[in-house]
Amino acid sequence: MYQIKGKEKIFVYTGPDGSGRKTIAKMVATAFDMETVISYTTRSPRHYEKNGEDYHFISEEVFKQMETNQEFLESVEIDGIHYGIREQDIVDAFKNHDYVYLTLNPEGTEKLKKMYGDNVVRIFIFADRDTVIQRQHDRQDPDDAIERHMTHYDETMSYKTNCEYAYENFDSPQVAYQISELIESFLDRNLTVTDY
Ligand SMILES: Nc1nc2c(ncn2[C@@H]2O[C@H](COP(=O)(O)OP(=O)(O)O)[C@@H](O)[C@H]2O)c(=O)[nH]1
Ligand SMILES: Nc1ncnc2c1ncn2[C@@H]1O[C@H](COP(=O)(O)OP(=O)(O)O)[C@@H](O)[C@H]1O
Repeated sequence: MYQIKGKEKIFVYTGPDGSGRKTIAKMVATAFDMETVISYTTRSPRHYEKNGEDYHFISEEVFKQMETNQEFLESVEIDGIHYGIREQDIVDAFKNHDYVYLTLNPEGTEKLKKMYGDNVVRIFIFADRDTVIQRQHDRQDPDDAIERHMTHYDETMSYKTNCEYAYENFDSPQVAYQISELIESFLDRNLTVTDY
């Protein structure tokens, strides 16, 4: 397991599918020297997704092989689809950045929290049921995927109170601004710790 160093932080965006986690995460990251790590998945890409940009799309066989080689820092199976974060990608991201961000489901978020404690900051992004359904339609998710996602809505929402921070995503620039202020506060804390 990667040994996280003092000021390194993993910001994990979690919450219901379609709530706007990736949108917000990208908006926030433009203002900071922070990088994301793309997951590997066994599902097929949607027409709006690109290999290496949204996910690394791989076969079941390759995923299994990577699991056998213990390449994943964290991996989950959701509705028969495998997702995982490759440990070496995290190592590489931390070579040039102190802050890395991920978008994970609550199960994966919890695993990372248990591994890295205070170095993992959980940011829960949410919206009401009708809004997340509408946004998934807007994103052109297939109906069966939307249905599948919504079966996890209530359980996912129950993870909100476990997270360090939670934001309802109604006005995305406003939420991105609030999270940027939050990340600023972590940068300030680092300065006070190291600048003496
Ligand atoms: N734990 C974990 N969750 C992931 C990983 N990659 C993606 N996810 C989450 O898995 C869920 C489903 O992924 P998504 O591609 O959005 O939708 P789906 O494949 O259509 O169900 C979302 O909540 C993602 O944030 C990963 O590597 N680990
Ligand atoms: N505040 C918002 N208002 C309206 N649409 C939004 C807002 N935030 C995100 N979206 C849109 O909703 C869809 C889902 O957002 P996305 O970031 O892909 O969600 P998640 O990563 O949580 O599954 C996308 O089409 C995105 O452009």
